[in-house]
Amino acid sequence: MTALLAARGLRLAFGGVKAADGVDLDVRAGEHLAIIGPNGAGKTTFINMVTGYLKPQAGEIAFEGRPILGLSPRRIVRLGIARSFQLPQLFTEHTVLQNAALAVASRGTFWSAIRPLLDGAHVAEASELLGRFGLSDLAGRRADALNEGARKLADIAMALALKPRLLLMDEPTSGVAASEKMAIVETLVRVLREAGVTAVFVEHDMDVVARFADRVAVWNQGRISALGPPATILEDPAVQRDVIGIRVREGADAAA
Ligand SMILES: Nc1ncnc2c1ncn2[C@@H]1O[C@H](COP(=O)(O)OP(=O)(O)OP(=O)(O)O)[C@@H](O)[C@H]1O
Repeated sequence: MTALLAARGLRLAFGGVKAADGVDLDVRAGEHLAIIGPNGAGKTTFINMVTGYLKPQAGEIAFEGRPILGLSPRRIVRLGIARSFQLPQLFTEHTVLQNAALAVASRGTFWSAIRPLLDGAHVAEASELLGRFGLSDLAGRRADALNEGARKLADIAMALALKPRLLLMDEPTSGVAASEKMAIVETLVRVLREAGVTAVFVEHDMDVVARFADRVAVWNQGRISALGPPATILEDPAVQRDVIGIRVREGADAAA
């Protein structure tokens, strides 16, 4: 079976820092793949390379069997790959519904994108999309008045408005209060599964990874050091030492 996304031999160094040092990864259609690893391991760099924000110095990336390296981020979106960022990219002075309508409109031509709020079809689609994310009650609220969990969901709803087949998410739960984290992820996973969207997400919370990932890829110094189902990977002593141990220590330091 052809992988939905196939990355081969990706290399990218910033000076002496090897952010990608020979990354090979197949993402299977329909799966939810978690990327874990210590700070600076190259996780965001991978997302940036797949989405056209960074160009590797060597390697290949194919989406549905078609090479995408060197294409612009906008072109890559049009082929069916969307992303969300660690910090949500919302227009803060606009309402949640206006943000979603803008995202729906951005699928169209330049002209439809600059007058999206006049178009009832965009608003209707945006409204339906927000409903799927449980955000209908917040549709009229300004984006800067949302709590972090709702802001993250709204940001991901905007990415989904682009109708991707693959969605890459950089730390979808970072900054979300522990008490609401699982509910946010449950909503997110339900919507993605219903839409049949393949997902790759960078995640530091191992409870989220254990519960929602089909497979886990471990990043270490620009390379994938382990890849497999969560039950295997999260029990791997090297992963516990190099990745999970670091998180536990950081938590302890923060609490001290
Ligand atoms: N545009 C850039 N210019 C210079 N160095 C960069 C750039 N982007 C990333 N790096 C460096 O490359 C390395 C990998 O960074 P990256 O952001 O991919 O790590 P990460 O695994 O996502 O880390 P974190 O978990 O902290 O987000 C880091 O040392 C980082 O400082």
